[in-house]
Amino acid sequence: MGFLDVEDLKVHFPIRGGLLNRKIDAVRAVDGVSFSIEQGKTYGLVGESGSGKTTTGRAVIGLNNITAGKVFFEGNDLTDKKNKMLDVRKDIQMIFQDPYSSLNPKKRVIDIVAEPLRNYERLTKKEERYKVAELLEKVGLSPESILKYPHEFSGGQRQRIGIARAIALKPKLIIADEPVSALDVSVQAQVLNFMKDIQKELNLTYLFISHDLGIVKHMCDEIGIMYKGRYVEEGKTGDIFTNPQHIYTKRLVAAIPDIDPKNREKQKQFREEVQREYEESYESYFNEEGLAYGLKKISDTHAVALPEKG
Ligand SMILES: Nc1ncnc2c1ncn2[C@@H]1O[C@H](COP(=O)(O)OP(=O)(O)OP(=O)(O)O)[C@@H](O)[C@H]1O
Repeated sequence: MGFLDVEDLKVHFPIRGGLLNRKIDAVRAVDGVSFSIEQGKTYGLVGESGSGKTTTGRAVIGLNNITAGKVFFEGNDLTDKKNKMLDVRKDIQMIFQDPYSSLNPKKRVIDIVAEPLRNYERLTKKEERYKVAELLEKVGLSPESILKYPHEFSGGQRQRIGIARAIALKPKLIIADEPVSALDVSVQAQVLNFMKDIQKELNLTYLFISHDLGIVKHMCDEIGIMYKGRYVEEGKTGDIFTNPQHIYTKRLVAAIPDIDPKNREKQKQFREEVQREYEESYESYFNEEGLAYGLKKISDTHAVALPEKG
């Protein structure tokens, strides 16, 4: 059993209708997703908007009800109601996409960062102030910031406040949902590198959600690629980028712009080849509903959704 094991996770949202507002169908936001993360590593969930990444992350931390499947954290089954009392919420924290809306604008930084501490630790006012100042220093903000409000900070600084709040309880796992996509490109690298630094320092494990393959390449050890609630491919980051197997992954990889002008012609050719393959062999990758087939292992570290031969 690993550090975090997600087994055949399904999260379906009911669609209601008719006179009695009964369930008439369901959005299969996550439809049979499995992955494992080793402690201290970064695992990326990638896919276009609506593929089910956020729903997966929220289900792991208990913010979405699970329709089926299991989530084990350090061997504890988080989906077992008897385990509701386990103090794992303390060990798993989330960083949200938008630092502008995820921090309460009416609260001072001290109240934002101290919120998790107030829920779990009984500190005196003095101890709390000291702890928050220490956390702010850790994320590169001046301890004098504690009395300021979120609007007094830039986007990158606000995300650092969100990170200070997330690490306040010394969590083991952080679910980072598009942590830099609301930030200017110039600030994105700073925040990402900072996340890598504190990962080493605090031995954090990340479940890193992003639609940006370039960022995922920079951050993640392994990645899972989602399409319409299912995995199309999973593997070590290097393998996925050098040897993508599924046509959806190939299209994502082909779409990453190459900044080196020397590679532009090569990349254009690759893009055309991928597009041809997509048009010619769509049905070997997707079923009649346009959903990916089940994942099959092609090596110990790489699995892809292709139909079984024959
Ligand atoms: N509470 C909900 N009720 C109904 N449908 C939902 C709910 N939350 C998400 N969905 C649907 O589930 C699907 C997956 O959404 P999700 O937000 O997980 O995707 P995503 O890959 O994270 O995309 P994005 O990057 O846009 O957030 C979408 O079709 C979405 O509309």
